[in-house]
Amino acid sequence: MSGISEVSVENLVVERGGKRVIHDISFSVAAGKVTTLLGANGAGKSSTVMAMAGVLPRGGAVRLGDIALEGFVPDRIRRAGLALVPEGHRVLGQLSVEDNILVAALDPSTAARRQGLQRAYEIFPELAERRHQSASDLSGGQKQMVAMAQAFVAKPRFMIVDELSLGLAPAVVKRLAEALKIAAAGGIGVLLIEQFANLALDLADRALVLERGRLVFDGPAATLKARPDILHGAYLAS
Ligand SMILES: Nc1ncnc2c1ncn2[C@@H]1O[C@H](COP(=O)(O)OP(=O)(O)OP(=O)(O)O)[C@@H](O)[C@H]1O
Repeated sequence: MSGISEVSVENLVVERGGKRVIHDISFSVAAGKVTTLLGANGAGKSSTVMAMAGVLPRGGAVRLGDIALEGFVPDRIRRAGLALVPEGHRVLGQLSVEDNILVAALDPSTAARRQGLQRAYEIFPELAERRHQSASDLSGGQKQMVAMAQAFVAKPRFMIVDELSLGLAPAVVKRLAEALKIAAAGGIGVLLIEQFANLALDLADRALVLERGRLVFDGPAATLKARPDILHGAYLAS
C-alpha cells in the first residue's frame, strides 16, 4: 500500500468542559496491524481518537508517517489517510446504501467511485444486495457495515473504529471483526475501541490501556491477555 508505517501520537492532551481528560499520552499505531485501545467507561478512549481525527481540539502532536497533522480539519485528516468510524453507526437515513457509501468517496471520478464501491461490496456482500435500499431500513449491524464501508471507500492508510460491537448481535460482530482483519492484512493500520476486551485482544496484535486519561499499558495483545490483573485494575479504577 503506502510507505507510511505508523501513526504516532506524542504527548497528547485533551480538555473537555474545562477539565483535562487526556494527560500527556504517547503511542503509535502500526500499518498492517490491529491495535486495540481499552479502558473503562470515561477513561478517555473516544476523546483520544476524536482528537486524533481532528474532531476535538488537542495539545501534542499526531503524525501520519512524516506528515504532522497540525491544525488540520477532520476532512483534511481523512484525505491524508486517517479515517474515523465514529461511535454509534450513524448513516444518512434518507439516502440509499450505495449513496451513503459514495458520499464518503474522496475521488469523484467515475472509475474511482466504481472501484470504491466494488471494494466495499467485496468486504460486505450483504450491502451489495441492499444497495438501493434506504439506509434507514437497515439493521444496526448493517448500518455499522455502511459506516465502515464509508471509511474503506476513502482508501485509508489508517482506520479508527470507535466501538465496533456496541449493541450488535454476536454473529454480525464476527463479520465486522473479519472485515478489520482483511483491512489489516491489506496493509491498513487499525485502531480499535471495543467494549468486549476478549474479542478485541483476540483480534489485535497490540493493546493500549487507558486509565483516567493516562496510558497504563502499551504492549503485545498476547501479553495483556496473559495479565488480566492489568485490565481488571484499569476497569476497576473508573
Ligand atoms: N461532551 C463532553 N463534555 C465534557 N466532558 C466530556 C464530554 N464527553 C466526555 N466527557 C468526559 O471526558 C472523559 C473521557 O470520556 P470519553 O468519552 O473519552 O471516555 P471513553 O473511554 O470513550 O468512555 P465511553 O466508553 O463511556 O465512551 C470523561 O470524564 C467524560 O465524562
